[in-house]
Amino acid sequence: MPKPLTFITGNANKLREVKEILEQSGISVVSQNVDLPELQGDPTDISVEKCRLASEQVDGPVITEDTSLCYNALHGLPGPYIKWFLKSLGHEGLNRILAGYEDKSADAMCIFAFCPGKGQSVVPFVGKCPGRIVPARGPNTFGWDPIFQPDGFAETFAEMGAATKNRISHRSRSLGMLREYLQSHPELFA
Ligand SMILES: O=P(O)(O)OP(=O)(O)OP(=O)(O)OC[C@H]1O[C@@H](n2cnc3c(O)ncnc32)[C@H](O)[C@@H]1O
Ligand SMILES: [Mg+2]
Repeated sequence: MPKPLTFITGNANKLREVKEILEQSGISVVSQNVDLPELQGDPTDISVEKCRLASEQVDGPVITEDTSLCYNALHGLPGPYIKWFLKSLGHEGLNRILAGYEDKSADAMCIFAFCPGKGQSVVPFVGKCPGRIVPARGPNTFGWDPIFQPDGFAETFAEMGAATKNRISHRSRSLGMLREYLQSHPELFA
């Protein structure tokens, strides 16, 4: 049996989706809530540094995750700052900041980062789901799900079932890459 991966997050919804997705492939996940500082700047740099800090606090292989919502009209912003934009502006404000732009398209982006142990290098996995920002529809359960409608679907993330979201989401794409990496490097968490 491989060791469980420790997922450092304070977000219960993220943890639920990660367990739903990874446990299908027999990878077990335990979680720990360590409040880690998050750098500012490029989303991949933020993720790698966050995971490095996490690896110093946990014994064994660790994963962290960062989610960004990148508006194309705003050249990728709010991006990694979406948590604070959502908190301050709400769903309505997140629509209103696009009022001056025709282009409502956005990428949901998730970056898992994996570190096999203290002092070892961190590997990031970038998963994207293209879509657009719409007025809120569906249950207000998880973050900005009600205002994100993925391309090719008539429903927002909040309106679609968990199974559909998990099949196409930014998070499942990033986790797919992480899973392949772990399966081809079993020695890293054996
Ligand atoms: O402890 P960590 O893992 O950092 O959890 P967090 O809640 O601080 O999360 P982030 O720093 O990645 O900030 C991302 C923001 O986007 C929200 N979010 C993340 N994934 C989402 C998803 O799949 N759908 C909707 N909202 C999401 C989340 O609730 C935050 O407000
Ligand atoms: Mg966070």
